[in-house]
Amino acid sequence: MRDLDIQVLRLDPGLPLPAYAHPGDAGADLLTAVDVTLAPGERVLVPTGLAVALPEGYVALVHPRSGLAARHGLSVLNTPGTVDAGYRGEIKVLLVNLDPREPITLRRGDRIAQLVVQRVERAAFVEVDRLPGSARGAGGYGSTGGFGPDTRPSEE
Ligand SMILES: O=c1ccn([C@H]2C[C@H](O)[C@@H](COP(=O)(O)OP(=O)(O)OP(=O)(O)O)O2)c(=O)[nH]1
Repeated sequence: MRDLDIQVLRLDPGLPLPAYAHPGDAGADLLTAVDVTLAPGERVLVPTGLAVALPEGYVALVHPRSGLAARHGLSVLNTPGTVDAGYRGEIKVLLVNLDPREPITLRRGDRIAQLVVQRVERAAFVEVDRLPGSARGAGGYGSTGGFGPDTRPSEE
């Protein structure tokens, strides 16, 4: 499979291009361009030093890294962040420290998030008077139960 070419402008030439850690990885690592400390509960918009020109019909999604989330409580507040194909500004990551007690210190060059590039459809929103039926219908928000059979709502 041939990789999709994406033009990248390094606003901070001291940092490397985004890269996949392993073959088959969906997300390329994003690095922080600055040193930053997040107090418990604090959010910070962190620059990555990168701007991209995505081809039309693609989006780049900013996802948290699971290891940082599990070990430190570090996440992306607006996960996944949406980088539109027409956006030419710096990619930034809205980090949040969800640990209730410990601050998190990041150094310039640390991997903070991952960028997943995907195709997207552009929708034409067509108004109708009635929607076609489906097996699910209007059921949602837990209509099929909770964690298992024991947690099903009693009214079912
Ligand atoms: O995690 C993110 C999310 C967004 N962006 C940039 C790229 C995106 O194309 C732009 C706008 O994002 P979004 O549409 O989510 O923001 P908005 O709050 O709706 O702002 P706008 O009114 O500018 O669309 O901000 C980032 O750099 N990182």
